[in-house]
Amino acid sequence: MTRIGTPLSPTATRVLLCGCGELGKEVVIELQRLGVEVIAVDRYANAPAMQVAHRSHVVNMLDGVALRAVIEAEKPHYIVPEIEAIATATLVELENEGFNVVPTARATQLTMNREGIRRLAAEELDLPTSPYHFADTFEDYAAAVADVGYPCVVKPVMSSSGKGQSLLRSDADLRQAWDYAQEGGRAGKGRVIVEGFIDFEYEITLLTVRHVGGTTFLAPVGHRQEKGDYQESWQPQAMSPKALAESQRVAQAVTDALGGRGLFGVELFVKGDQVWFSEVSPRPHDTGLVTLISQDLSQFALHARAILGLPIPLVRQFGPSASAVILPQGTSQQTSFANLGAALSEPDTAIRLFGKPEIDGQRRMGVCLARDESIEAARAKATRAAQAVKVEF
Ligand SMILES: Nc1ncnc2c1ncn2[C@@H]1O[C@H](COP(=O)(O)OP(=O)(O)OP(=O)(O)O)[C@@H](O)[C@H]1O
Ligand SMILES: NCC(=O)N[C@@H]1O[C@H](COP(=O)([O-])[O-])[C@@H](O)[C@H]1O
Ligand SMILES: [Mg+2]
Repeated sequence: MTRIGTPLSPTATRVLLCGCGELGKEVVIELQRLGVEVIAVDRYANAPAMQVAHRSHVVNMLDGVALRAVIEAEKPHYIVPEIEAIATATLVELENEGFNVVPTARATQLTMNREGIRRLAAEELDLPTSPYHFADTFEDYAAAVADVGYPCVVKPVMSSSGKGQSLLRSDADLRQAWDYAQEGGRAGKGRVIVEGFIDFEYEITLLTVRHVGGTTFLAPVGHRQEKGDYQESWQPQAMSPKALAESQRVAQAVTDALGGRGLFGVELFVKGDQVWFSEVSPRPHDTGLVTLISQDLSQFALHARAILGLPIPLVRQFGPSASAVILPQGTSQQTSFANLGAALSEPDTAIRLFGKPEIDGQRRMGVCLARDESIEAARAKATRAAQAVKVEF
């Protein structure tokens, strides 16, 4: 039975969010709507979710001692990881000491490192994945590439949003891809995964909620990535009944193995009726931003309900919808966004500006959302809106 107290009083239900980007910001807004007291933690000040939380702390979340200190001081009822780069061994210890980590500390630990989740999915659960090898040295990596064959994909075992990822087509790409993977890993130099390239027809995120009443699959989200980073997403992605059933089987197996309560983003490649597991986020997914316009309960609202043990009797999908990113390149601490009137001039459009305090290079700063009669029309409308936004540095 869920009881929610008064924020900032002794009865408060406290959630501590580790990671405060655009995804966490929407989770915080949903928790605030339910009267939860929210403490936001990230590595830099004024992060998006900090701007809507009750209070915040700037902490290096890869530093287990620092992370433990803030959690022990705040005594949250729920610890909600929002990014992968966290001292997950400390989360495991805290969970053993009685803290509640969402969905589970083991899930955050397995998904922080591509090796953990890949071995679980392919070797323990026997789910279909691309062929793969792990390598620590250039020599082992070259041998792995020779074994997997071209084209193949190399990624640091610890990275996200495509950082450090390359597609290799021939031996000529070997050195550069290795160097980029060594630079792009969030924990610095280290191990890489070499994956066989899957020549998929389309890829989806199957948003899956583990909640008090069981497991709910949302309508599949299709998406388009460039250099491993999401550009646009749409819902629902049309799929054959067999491919959908297989996707749900894979998502059920992997989310059951990770356990706990919360929303997961299960990334899958699809060709005909064939489905390959790619990876999973034990938290809301960037491509799932489309649910801010496509459903009555967004992935963020569903995460909040699942965490708090509230029921999810039905998720209503409103029809063909899309998201398109605002992904400028520049350097500024006072970015502004103009021409918003034009961006929002069409019916059934919306925008989220994340409020990130700084840009230095390319950074996702916002997203445009649209609904229409068809997926094609919704995608075109969301992209028109995103392109209309003029970013000034
Ligand atoms: N083995 C593969 N075969 C074909 N395409 C791939 C493969 N691996 C990755 N990709 C492409 O690159 C994209 C990003 O890969 P992946 O999800 O592993 O990276 P990531 O850094 O974890 O990104 P994110 O954090 O956004 O999920 C995939 O969505 C897909 O489009
Ligand atoms: N693919 C994972 C993803 O999209 N995560 C989202 O991006 C933020 C980091 O953004 P930043 O790199 O601009 O700080 C994270 O905090 C999360 O909201
Ligand atoms: Mg991914």
